[in-house]
Amino acid sequence: MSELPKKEQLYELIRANPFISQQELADQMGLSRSAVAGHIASLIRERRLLGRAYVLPDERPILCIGAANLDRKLRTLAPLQMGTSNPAGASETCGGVARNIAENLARLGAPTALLTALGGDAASQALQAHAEAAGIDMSGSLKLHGMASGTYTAVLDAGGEMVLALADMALYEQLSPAFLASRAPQRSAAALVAADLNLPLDSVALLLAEARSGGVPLVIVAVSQPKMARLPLDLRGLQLLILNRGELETRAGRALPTEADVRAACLELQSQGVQDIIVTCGAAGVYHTIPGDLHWMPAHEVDVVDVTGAGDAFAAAVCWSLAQGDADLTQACARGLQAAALTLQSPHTVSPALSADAIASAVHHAGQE
Ligand SMILES: Nc1ncnc2c1ncn2[C@@H]1O[C@H](COP(=O)(O)OP(=O)(O)O)[C@@H](O)[C@H]1O
Ligand SMILES: O=c1[nH]cc([C@@H]2O[C@H](COP(=O)(O)O)[C@@H](O)[C@H]2O)c(=O)[nH]1
Repeated sequence: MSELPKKEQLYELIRANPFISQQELADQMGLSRSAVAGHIASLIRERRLLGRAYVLPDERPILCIGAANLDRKLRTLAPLQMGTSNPAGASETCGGVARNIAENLARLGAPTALLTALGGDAASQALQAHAEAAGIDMSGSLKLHGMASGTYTAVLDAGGEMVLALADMALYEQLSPAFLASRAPQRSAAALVAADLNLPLDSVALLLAEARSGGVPLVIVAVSQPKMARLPLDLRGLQLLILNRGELETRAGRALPTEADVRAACLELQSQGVQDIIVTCGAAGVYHTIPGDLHWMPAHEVDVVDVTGAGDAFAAAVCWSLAQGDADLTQACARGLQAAALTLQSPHTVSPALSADAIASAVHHAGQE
């Protein structure tokens, strides 16, 4: 009689984390390991479980950890006037840095998983359905039924320039070290972890500590200048930090107007433990570190339709390149610049034109500049 609820609880735990061990299930449910084994055998007989989630090395996913937001854009129809009601056009899309990266990776054909927090509202359901339709494994994500999804609301003026944006992302405080610990098996099965700085500081510190002790390679992608406060001081263990110039200035605590200033700031960060850094500089291009120095790569010249998501497409293509075992950062940035250019020419946050073939056509001029 009492067996059914326990079995269902166990099933939900396995659905949330297909990599969970029998011992972890036993500990979390207060059952003996043999009782857990019995329930699992019964679920397998019922074909509700098809086997354990072991994966072969070449199928290891890239795991993105961070935000999946509902993005709202409001664009005024005439020059913006403060302190009054402005006629505007509104649009809504799926966003969030980690989610955007995951969708780009899925379009590139990489096995991709996303660890995020979703609420119980219609927006959360839409975010989950959209991600699953793109082929992103959402099974490890946290469901918080009483909460609303994260939202990002940007006000653009009539020319399309962002006037201000508001980030309501309290939900991601729940992506705590304890939550990440509960997803340790899924994380350790990944080819690469790409985490955004929507995560709480302690959670970022946990990912760094694990990467430091020989875990999965870790890439951190910055989100905004205020959220640079979530990047720990100790960066040992971090393979790559991707951030824009303004975010680097926030970390350095000073303006960085010249290349020499950017180089000095990158060397400081490397002395704090990060192996490599990519500094994106908008329409101009990107710097990436090489031993003791920086390498500059200009951005593609394109007719910009919408800048949203260009930085995330860049980061995704870089992670994709690294996860294929190609450690060449110049090559990774060439792929990133190509992905960003495709995104800029699309009104969508993630360009439908993105594919592995579209990136493969990116030529890299390493050593010729
Ligand atoms: N106006 C633009 N023209 C050409 N490329 C751009 C433009 N804006 C962004 N990019 C591309 O997108 C990348 C990321 O943009 P950037 O503004 O530096 O970061 P973020 O959007 O993450 O703040 C750049 O490195 C560049 O390749
Ligand atoms: O604090 C945050 N602000 C903004 C984002 C996300 O960043 C993307 C916009 O980035 P950009 O305009 O820089 O491309 C949006 O999808 C938005 O949801 C985020 O994850 N966290």
